[in-house]
Amino acid sequence: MSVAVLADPKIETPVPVARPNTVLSMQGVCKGFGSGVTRNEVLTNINLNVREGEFLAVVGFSGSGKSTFMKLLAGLEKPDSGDLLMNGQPIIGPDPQRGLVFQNYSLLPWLTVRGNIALSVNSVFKTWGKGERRDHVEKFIEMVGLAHAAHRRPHELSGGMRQRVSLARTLAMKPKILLLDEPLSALDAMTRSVLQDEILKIWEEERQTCVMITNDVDEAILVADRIVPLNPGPKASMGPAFTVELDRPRIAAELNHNDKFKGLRNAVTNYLVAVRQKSRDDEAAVSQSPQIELPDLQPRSLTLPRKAILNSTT
Ligand SMILES: Nc1ncnc2c1ncn2[C@@H]1O[C@H](COP(=O)(O)OP(=O)(O)OP(=O)(O)O)[C@@H](O)[C@H]1O
Repeated sequence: MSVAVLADPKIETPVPVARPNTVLSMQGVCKGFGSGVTRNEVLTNINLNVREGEFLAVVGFSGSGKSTFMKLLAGLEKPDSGDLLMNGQPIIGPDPQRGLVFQNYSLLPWLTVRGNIALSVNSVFKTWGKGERRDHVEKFIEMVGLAHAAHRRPHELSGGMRQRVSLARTLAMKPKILLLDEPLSALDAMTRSVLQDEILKIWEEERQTCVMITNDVDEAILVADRIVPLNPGPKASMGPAFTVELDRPRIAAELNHNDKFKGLRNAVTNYLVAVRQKSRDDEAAVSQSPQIELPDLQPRSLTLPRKAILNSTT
């Protein structure tokens, strides 16, 4: 596939040195699973600084290690080597300051929309009065447009509604950093576009630092200040960062006619297509090179009776 680059988007190489306003920092981070011959090196030498208030999108192909990357940031996985810091302090486990929204909503099935959100609010804001907590829960139910469904349980909701509850539940905990792991990937195009607008609106109001994983380049350009590709694994590494120089607020329908948008989309897509091709070529080269020498054996006919095979001398 060849795609013309219409504009010349600014490309910057990842800077391994943390800047003063860096809130999240990964320096030389490596992560793999298993041991011995079954060892799978997933991420290699990941260097990334996320600035305060920045919306960063990480794009990559399926299986490249995006969720592993996000679990490291969330503190759900530990790096094998390298430094993983939040405000200069090592990330050693999950923390309500880093709120994670998964692609599968993980709501408690026996609680209503209100109950699911209240559970998180009550666990984080223990010192608040009952009324204050209740108002806070209602504010976030309203924010994601679910006031009419606040009494329903997850099985009575559509996929898009469940995803909203999941988003509201995380936002209501007021995390300093919002980690979104493909939060919209399971949704249809219409619902996805509505929720993209909602995430953007909330982010523009709150200006939390936000890291979002997505496999959709258009979505990344719509929401992000910077886009960082995750090169295909195994041993996935970070590609060069693409700065999104588009004014906000951004309207998805208008962006399609914007030359800067089209140029950036082509540049990111071209990059991803090129690294995937290289990865496939590398894989093919490895599989073509003879690694195992097979013994020189003659096959025996299985049509012979069993006894004949056993007595055969050839
Ligand atoms: N806990 C684990 N134990 C062993 N292997 C794992 C574990 N978690 C992830 N992996 C492996 O790491 C690789 C990357 O997985 P990961 O889920 O991070 O990719 P991804 O880019 O998020 O994929 P997708 O887009 O399909 O969700 C895969 O080969 C997966 O099998």
